[in-house]
Amino acid sequence: MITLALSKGRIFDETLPLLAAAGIQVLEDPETSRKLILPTNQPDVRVVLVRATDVPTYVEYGGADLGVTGKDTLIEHGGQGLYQPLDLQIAKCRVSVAVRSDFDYASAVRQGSRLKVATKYTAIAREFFASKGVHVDLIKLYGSMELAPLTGLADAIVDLVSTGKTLEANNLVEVEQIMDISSRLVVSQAALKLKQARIRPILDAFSQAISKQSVPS
Ligand SMILES: Nc1ncnc2c1ncn2[C@@H]1O[C@H](COP(=O)(O)OP(=O)(O)OP(=O)(O)O)[C@@H](O)[C@H]1O
Ligand SMILES: O=P(O)(O)OC[C@H]1O[C@H](OP(=O)(O)OP(=O)(O)O)[C@H](O)[C@@H]1O
Repeated sequence: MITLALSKGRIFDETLPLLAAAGIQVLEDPETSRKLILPTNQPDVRVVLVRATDVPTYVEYGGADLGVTGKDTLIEHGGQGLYQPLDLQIAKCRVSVAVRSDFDYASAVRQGSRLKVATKYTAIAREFFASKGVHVDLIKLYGSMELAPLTGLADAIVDLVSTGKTLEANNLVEVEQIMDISSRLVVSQAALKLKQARIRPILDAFSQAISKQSVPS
């Protein structure tokens, strides 16, 4: 049996066409089913639904053989025990620093002020501010990061930005782009050794589907 870990929402939705290219169709819709293990049209392939941040952990410890996870999540996890063969070019966004529109970030940095930064992405934020030589107090949050500067919890946030609409709706402005993000296919190193014959064709089909998508028509 091959087990693929996906999270509900954009990762699931955007992985479906790649699975289709590998001849795999998921037989139930996670938005209507309460099941966490979804069968596919391939009797030896199943999908397990986990929190986005748990995908690397499932694959690392053998709860799944493969998984699809954002580069952001992968960096925070550390990536140990995981082979990352493919950038799937899906769920594209960026990790950025944002502040209230009335906060003068540039001069705070120039003056060497200590910044309070709220984020779910503490590893990425720590590394980024350390590389700039900016002293920060990191405040770990698990969601609704945009609220932190509005309530005085933090001076800045490090969060994902795509269209910028969430920042705009909350009167925040993007002041630094830290890195571009897309999702990766991760494979457990153990599964790659033990189930090579079944996993390799799936990797090849994904890889072909991605290269077709990126060729301009
Ligand atoms: N607005 C967005 N546009 C494009 N990609 C995004 C966007 N937001 C998140 N992503 C990518 O999709 C991944 C999954 O995001 P999703 O919102 O489904 O889970 P989450 O709510 O961040 O995770 P968790 O449920 O574990 O807290 C992120 O890790 C990121 O790589
Ligand atoms: O720049 P934008 O296009 O507005 O996208 C950015 C938002 O997208 C993500 O949230 P999402 O909508 O996935 O909600 P959730 O992660 O809080 O569930 C992310 O946490 C940002 O808040």
